[in-house]
Amino acid sequence: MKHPLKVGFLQTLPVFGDIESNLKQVELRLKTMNADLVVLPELFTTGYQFRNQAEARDLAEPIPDGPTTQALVQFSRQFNMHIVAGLAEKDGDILYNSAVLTGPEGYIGKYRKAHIFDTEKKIFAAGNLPLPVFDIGKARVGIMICFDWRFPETARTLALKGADLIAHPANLVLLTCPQSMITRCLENRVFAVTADRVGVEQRIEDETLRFIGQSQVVDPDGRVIVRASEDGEEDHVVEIDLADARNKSINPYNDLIADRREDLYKI
Ligand SMILES: NC(=O)CCCC(N)=O
Repeated sequence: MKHPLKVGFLQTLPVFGDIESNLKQVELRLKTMNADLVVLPELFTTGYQFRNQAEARDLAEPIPDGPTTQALVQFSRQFNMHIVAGLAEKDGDILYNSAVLTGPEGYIGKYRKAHIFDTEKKIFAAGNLPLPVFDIGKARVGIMICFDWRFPETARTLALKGADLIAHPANLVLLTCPQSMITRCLENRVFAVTADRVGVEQRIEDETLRFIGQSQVVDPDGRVIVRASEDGEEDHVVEIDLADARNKSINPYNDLIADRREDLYKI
């Protein structure tokens, strides 16, 4: 039985700190997309390179009452789509590098990046929420954010929790992620939608960040269905069949989940 889903990503070039403009640009592009689920990059409305925690706090927002999440709810309703997007979250005095899921029915849930990368540790607290899988009816959507990919337990946990597809907002600066996500999909037989940004940020002396783009959709056989360029603002939508992810067999004798040897996976 087929389980079709139209999934897409926006590859963006945000203007640092200009939440309103970044939201407007995304709205104009989402309007043109015929998709069930669209993934937006990490920190898509603020940009990435905060000079200090005070600057990040000024730009971070409560979830779900802040303007970015409320705008995403409105976009989901207006364009009849689910959206996963990354944003800076403020919860009292604590800042998280978070992602939200919204749909035509409104705000659905959030995730806080568990594996904080490099100098992000000066800004954000490590996430304190479970690795999430949301059932949106047509699909079971797991969420991880950027550097979470480097820890194989993340994708594996989402797959074991029943994710058909991993929505992966990112701000990639290391070249290794796009090819590595092929393995994450192969070893778990899931789809992954990585939405990255492009451009350069050099707001901190002696720290120039070049974002690698290459947003992509990868299937459970490790095939790259579509990969964006390294430097373009691009929107892509592809139709996938989630039945490919729900079938964990790779031949009549091997089932990727049933064959796991948890009795041996002990340290
Ligand atoms: N924003 C990030 O978590 C970057 C992680 C390193 C990478 N994969 O580029």
